[in-house]
Amino acid sequence: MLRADGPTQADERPALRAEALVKTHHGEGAPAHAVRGVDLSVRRGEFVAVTGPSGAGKSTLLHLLGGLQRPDSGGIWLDGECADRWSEARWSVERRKRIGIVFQFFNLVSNLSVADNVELPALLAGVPPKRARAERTELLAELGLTGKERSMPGELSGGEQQRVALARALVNRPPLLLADEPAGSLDSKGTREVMRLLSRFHQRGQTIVLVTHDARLASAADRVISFFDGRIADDAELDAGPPPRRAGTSGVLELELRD
Ligand SMILES: Nc1ncnc2c1ncn2[C@@H]1O[C@H](COP(=O)(O)OP(=O)(O)OP(=O)(O)O)[C@@H](O)[C@H]1O
Repeated sequence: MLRADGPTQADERPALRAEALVKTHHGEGAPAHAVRGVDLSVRRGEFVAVTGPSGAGKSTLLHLLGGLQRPDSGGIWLDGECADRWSEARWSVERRKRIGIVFQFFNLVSNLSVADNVELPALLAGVPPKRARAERTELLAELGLTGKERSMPGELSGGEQQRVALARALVNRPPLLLADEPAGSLDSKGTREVMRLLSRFHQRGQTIVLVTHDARLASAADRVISFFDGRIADDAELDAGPPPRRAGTSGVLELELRD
């Protein structure tokens, strides 16, 4: 694995860039102009919160950035690589390897145990089972879910399911995490745990784009984007914390899970 000792061109490329993104949903009613021309650049290791009223288009933006929906126009670059022509299959591979996604609705596999739900993306990505198990154990412990490994998703509370979904999104240590309301159904203790986990991953160099209504979660970010009516209404850097640790240049962050 490559490891950069000083700034390189690769490091300077934004982890994520979007240019003139447009997406209109055509449902039953009038077309919904969810994203109306968004330019966005997210640096490696940056933690960006996207806030805004319900219906502003935040989730749609996140879906576009993760390749779950296609823009009507505009472009997306990941680590400087243009994703416009990527097939669905290619996006799936990238989501397995370098983009962790956690949704508002947990999307856990209902007939798999908690352990299997978390390990599955690692195994699909070719991680040896022993390592997948170790990652899973550690993440579940960090999220306060030790002892729930054998439970099925339906036996967990909403908050617990949400944390399992977060563990699953993080198990491959993706350099980029896209999170849509990851603490949406958590109480304040659960929200604090998620916040701590996101902050810890951020400090280790992970790039995070977080959609949230929760001001506490947003306050953990380096930068807060206010989204309104399909556009970026405001884009503000928050007070900078300590710089994130260096990341490798191979597209895989060299994170150490233990502090
Ligand atoms: N699949 C879809 N089909 C039709 N309209 C959609 C679809 N998805 C979203 N929309 C509409 O697009 C607009 C933006 O929705 P989006 O979910 O992106 O907003 P949001 O800011 O994430 O809202 P919330 O905070 O409530 O989750 C809304 O008017 C919504 O009704």
